Amino acid sequence: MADTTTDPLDQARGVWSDALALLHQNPALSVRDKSWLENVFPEGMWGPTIVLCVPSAAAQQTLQNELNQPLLEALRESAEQDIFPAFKIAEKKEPAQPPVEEYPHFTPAPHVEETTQGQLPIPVAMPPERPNTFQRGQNRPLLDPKTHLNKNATFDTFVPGDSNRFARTVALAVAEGSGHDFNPLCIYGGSGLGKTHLLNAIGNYALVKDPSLKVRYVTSEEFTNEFIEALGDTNQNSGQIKEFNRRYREVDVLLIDDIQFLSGKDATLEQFFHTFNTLHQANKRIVIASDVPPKDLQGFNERLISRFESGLTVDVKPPDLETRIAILRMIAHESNVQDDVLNLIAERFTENIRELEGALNRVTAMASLSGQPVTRALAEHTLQDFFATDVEIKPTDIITQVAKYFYITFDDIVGRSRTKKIALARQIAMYLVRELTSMSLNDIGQVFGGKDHTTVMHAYTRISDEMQEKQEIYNYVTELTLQLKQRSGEK
Ligand SMILES: Nc1ncnc2c1ncn2[C@@H]1O[C@H](COP(=O)(O)OP(=O)(O)OP(=O)(O)O)[C@@H](O)[C@H]1O
Repeated sequence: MADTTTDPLDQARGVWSDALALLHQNPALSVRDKSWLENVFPEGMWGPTIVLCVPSAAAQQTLQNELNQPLLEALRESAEQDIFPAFKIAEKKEPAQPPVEEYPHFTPAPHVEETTQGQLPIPVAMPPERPNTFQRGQNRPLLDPKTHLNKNATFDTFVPGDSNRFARTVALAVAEGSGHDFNPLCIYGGSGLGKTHLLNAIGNYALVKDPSLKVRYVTSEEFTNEFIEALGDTNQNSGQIKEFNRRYREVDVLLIDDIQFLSGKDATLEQFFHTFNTLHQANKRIVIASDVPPKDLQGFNERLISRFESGLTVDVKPPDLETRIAILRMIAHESNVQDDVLNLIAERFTENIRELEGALNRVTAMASLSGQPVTRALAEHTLQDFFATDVEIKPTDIITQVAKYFYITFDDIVGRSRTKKIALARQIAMYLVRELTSMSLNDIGQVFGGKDHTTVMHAYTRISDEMQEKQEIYNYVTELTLQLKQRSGEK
């Protein structure tokens, strides 16, 4: 250790950053072990004691007990003397930090074995992907036409917590190209818990690291539709099938979302099986997201399930209160929303991060339109009616209600007319279906007469934004939501 400063914090930082790098390079530690090192940061160093802040009691126990030996060794090597850690449970003050700059982990030294196997050595220096600030809209979809990746869904905008830490860690390893043992990586969990976000983060990160990679994000529905389109009349269109195969079998990183929707689509499953095998045999990275673990996928044959299970399966769970608050804090960073408001929202919306975001959106929209500050009382008032019931609302009910509200027909909404009034009603209906049901973007597109998922996403983003600026849009959405909640409550 070259650091000669006497400032306790500087000294601790120097020792810890080297120790951390050593720990991440330690081949005896598993990825799960390394995940406990996330969000550990030094507070200071006094004599031979370094005070390390850890995010949870579980992290402290693991570091103290299971990882004590490697930790002591890494500290000794870094400081060139015996250093003893003391732990303190504390949160990091600044917004989510990217792991890339602080911890160059999962970047294996380009050792001989790997290069002799014909793999490219992985560059050690990583270009930072972190935006300067987190602000409203940072999580909004910004789709790349080539890769279909949402450029805003990165590891930097993904807040880690106990519910998703392991998934995030292995996702990062796959993105860095060091997760060779996790192929395929299957991420499963309930709606709105960050699976799509992680898939996109992997793709974005992999491309930052190596822009020459062919990365493709696709939902299983898009895969199905493209396959059916390519099939056409098989004889006449064999060129199209070739093109389809080329599109999918030549990728370096395939990210396939909502795989459960391939259930029962036998021809597409067969096609996917061959795509999977081709990529897997060529050591290309495959990441799959679904709502259930592979073994519970209905309508998938055993050979495909066993291939999925040959990699690594990880889950994402509903985030705990601290993580929910951290997510809200990140989204609301620039809007100066007080902690008591964030706490209120985080306490009320526990199962789905999309709903959490939606609630914050409603509150800030109400405040900006009424020219009031975002207070707890305002948040209470705004949220009391909207999310009071848990009744299921059908997308067709939403379309019917919106049509009635705007004095147009159901067919107008699911049709193609672009007149101003119909286009607005359609976008509001799409927004409401996205917010009040757990349907995927693709499914919503289907209900609206086979529209593309990007159209749905665009509608959702536009209405969310306009609610912040235009009183009338806010009122439409508010009134319609209340009507729908009341109607379904009466049923
Ligand atoms: N840990 C997190 N940090 C920040 N934002 C998150 C996190 N997890 C999820 N989100 C955000 O929550 C929203 C929903 O997440 P996402 O779409 O990835 O969920 P999902 O699990 O794929 O849901 P579904 O199964 O319904 O498609 C997105 O806006 C996403 O960016």
